[in-house]
Amino acid sequence: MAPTNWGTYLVTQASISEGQSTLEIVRGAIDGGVDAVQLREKGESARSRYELGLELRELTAEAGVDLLVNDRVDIAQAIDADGVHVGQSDLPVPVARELLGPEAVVGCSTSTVAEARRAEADGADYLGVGSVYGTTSKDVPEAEDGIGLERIAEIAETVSIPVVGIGGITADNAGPVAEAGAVGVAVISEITAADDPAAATADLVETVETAKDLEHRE
Ligand SMILES: Cc1ncc(COP(=O)(O)OP(=O)(O)O)c(N)n1
Ligand SMILES: Cc1nc(C(=O)O)sc1CCOP(=O)(O)O
Ligand SMILES: [Mg+2]
Repeated sequence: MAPTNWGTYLVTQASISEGQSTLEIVRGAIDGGVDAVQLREKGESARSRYELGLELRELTAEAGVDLLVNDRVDIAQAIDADGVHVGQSDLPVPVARELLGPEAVVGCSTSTVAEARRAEADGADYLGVGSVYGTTSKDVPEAEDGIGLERIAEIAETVSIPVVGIGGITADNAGPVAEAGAVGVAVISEITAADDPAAATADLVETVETAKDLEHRE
C-alpha cells in the first residue's frame, strides 16, 4: 500500500505501554485496521530491534500492512522492511534512498514549510509533520508545543507528497488533522497505552476515514 492511503499509522514504543509487548500491540493494531507500522523502540539495542523487526515483518507481511523502520537504514535492510523514516538529525533522505533503492518508502519528519519543501525535493515519499498538538512521547522539548492545524494545512497545500500528522493525536482530535489536509495520522500512545489496542485503532481508523470523506465531499 502506498503512503497516500495510510490513514492510521502506528509508531511503536513499548516502554509507554501498560505492560503489553510490541508484538501484542501490533497484533491488536492490525486487527483494528492499521495501515502502516513503524518500528521505533528508542533506547533498545540494534540487536533487539532487529529481532523484533523480523517478527514484525512476518506479522505485517501476512496482513498486507506496510512496515517502516525508524532512523536505521541498516535494520530496514536486514529485516526487509518496506522503508525507513528519517528525521532532521538522521541520515539525509537522498542517502537513505541511495542505500535502499527506488522501490523503498522513505519518510521524513518536518515541522516547517521550508523543511517540507526540502524533503520533497530530496525525494521523500511522505512527510511526518508534527508535533501537531504537542506530546511528551518524543523526548525533546520542541515536541511539547504543538505546531497547530494551520501549519499542517500550509504544508499539505505546499507539497504534493502525502502528509501524515503526528504528536498528541487521539481519536477525539484526529478528525481535524485529516480535514486540514493530512492523509492520515501517526500515533504512539493512543494505541500503545490503550487497554484494547485493536479497539483504539478501529476508533482512529473510523475517525480519519469519516473526516477524509467529509473533506472530499466539500
Ligand atoms: C511518522 C513519523 N513522523 C515523525 C517522526 C519523528 O522522527 P524524528 O524527528 O527523527 O524523531 P524520532 O522518532 O527518531 O525520535 C517519526 N518517527 N515518525
Ligand atoms: C515520534 C514522534 N515524532 C513527533 C514529531 O513531532 O516529529 S511527535 C512523536 C511522538 C508521537 O507520540 P504520541 O502519539 O504519543 O503523541
Ligand atoms: Mg529519527
